[in-house]
Amino acid sequence: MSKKTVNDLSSSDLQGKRVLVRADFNVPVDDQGKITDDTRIRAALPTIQNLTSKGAKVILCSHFGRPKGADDKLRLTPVAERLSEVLGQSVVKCDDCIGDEVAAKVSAMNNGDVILLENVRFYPEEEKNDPEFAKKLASIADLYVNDAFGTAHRAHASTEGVTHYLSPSVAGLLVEKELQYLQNAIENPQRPLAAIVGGSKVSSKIGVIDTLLDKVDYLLMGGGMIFTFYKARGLNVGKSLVEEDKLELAKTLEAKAKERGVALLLPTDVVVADNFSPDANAQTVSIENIPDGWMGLDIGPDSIKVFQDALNQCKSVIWNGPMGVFEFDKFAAGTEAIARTLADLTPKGTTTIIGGGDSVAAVEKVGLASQMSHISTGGGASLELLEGKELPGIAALDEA
Ligand SMILES: Nc1ncnc2c1ncn2[C@@H]1O[C@H](COP(=O)(O)OP(=O)(O)OP(=O)(O)O)[C@@H](O)[C@H]1O
Ligand SMILES: O=C(O)[C@H](O)COP(=O)(O)O
Repeated sequence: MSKKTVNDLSSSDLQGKRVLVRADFNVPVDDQGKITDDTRIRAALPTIQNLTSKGAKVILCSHFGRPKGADDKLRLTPVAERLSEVLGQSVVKCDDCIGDEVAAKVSAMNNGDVILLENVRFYPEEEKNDPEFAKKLASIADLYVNDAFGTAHRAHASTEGVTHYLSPSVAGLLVEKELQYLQNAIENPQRPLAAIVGGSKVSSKIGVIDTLLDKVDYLLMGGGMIFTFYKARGLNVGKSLVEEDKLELAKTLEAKAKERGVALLLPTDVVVADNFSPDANAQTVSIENIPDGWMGLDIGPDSIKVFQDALNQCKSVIWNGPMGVFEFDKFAAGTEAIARTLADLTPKGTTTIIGGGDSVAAVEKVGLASQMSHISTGGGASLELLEGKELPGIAALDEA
C-alpha cells in the first residue's frame, strides 16, 4: 500500500499523543439493540492495541446507522461495552463527539487509555463533510488514523475532512489488510482468477461486473440478476426478478465476456418457487423451462456442479453476493454449496475472498467464515474498490 500506516509511527511519535481513530462500528443489532455480530469491533483491535502499546491516547469515533439527528436508539453505548470486553480494558464512552464534555474527558486521559465518542452522524455536518465540524472533531487530537474500511467510500467529516487538520493522517491495520487482500486479488492475482457475483440487482453490480470482465478468467453469476440475462436471451423467466431497463446491458456484458475471453458461467438450472416465501412450493427446472407464474430463487444442482468444477481450477476467488434467497432454507443450497466449495479450496492454497455485505452474512450463517482467506468488513467499500474506484477515506491519507 502506498499510504502511511500506524506501523510507520514509532513509540516516540505516539507517546502521550492524542490519536483520533475512525473505526467502523456500524454493527448489526437486534430489536432490543443487542449486538448480533461483533466482527467489526474485533477487527479494530489490532490498531487500537498497536497505538496503546506505543503509549498513545486513543480517541475512537464511528457512525452507527443512518440517524436523522441525535437518536437514543443509535448511541454507541453497547459498542463501548463490547469493546471493553474484547479489549480487556475499560473504554470510556462520551455522550457527544464534540464539545466541552469530550474535551474534559480527553484531557483526563492517561497514556494507553481508550475513549469512544458518540455517533458522529448525530450531526448532519458529518455526512456533508462540513469543514467547521471536521475542525472541531480534529481539535481534540494530535494525529489521525483511519481504520474504518467499511466507510472508506464515504467522503465524510470523520473519514476525509479531519485529514485536512491533523498530521500525520495514516491508515490503520484493518484498512491495510483489506487493501492488501482486495487490491492484490484484482491487480496481482494468482491465476486462474474467478469472480462470483450474485445478489438481487444487476443495476447495483454493473460497475463491478464490467471491471471484473477485464481482470478475471471466470465470471460465475447467480442470484436474482441472472434472470435479466435470460430474458435478454429471449427465455421465459416467469415471475423472476427482472430489470427491464437492463436487458440491453445484459446482452452487452455477455458480448464483452466473449470478446475478452472470459468464461462467463450462468446457471443452466434453477430452483423456482410459486411465491416469495420460506414455505413456497419449490421445484428444480432447466432455465428453458421456467413455468409461467413461478420465480427463480436459487441456482440448481447441475449449475452448482459446473460452478464447483470451475472453482476447483482456480487459484484465486472473489465472491460478492449470494446465489439465491439464502435467508429462506429452501433456497439456500446454492449459496451454501459455494461457501463449502470455497472453504475446501482455502487449505489447498486458493485465496478465497468474500466481499462484504450479504455474502458475508451467508458464509457466517453456515459457520464457514473462519475458513476463508479474507472476509471483508466492507460491503459498499469492497464493491467500489473492486470496481476500481478511488476510496476518498483512503485517498486523503498521507503517502508512504
Ligand atoms: N433469485 C433471487 N431473487 C430475488 N432475490 C434474490 C435472489 N437471489 C438472491 N436474492 C437476494 O439478494 C439479496 C442480496 O442482494 P444484493 O444485490 O443486495 O447483494 P449485496 O447485499 O450487494 O451483496 P453483497 O452485500 O454481498 O455485495 C439477498 O437478500 C438475497 O435474498
Ligand atoms: O455498513 C456499511 O456499509 C458502512 O458502515 C457504511 O454505512 P453507510 O452505507 O450508512 O454509509
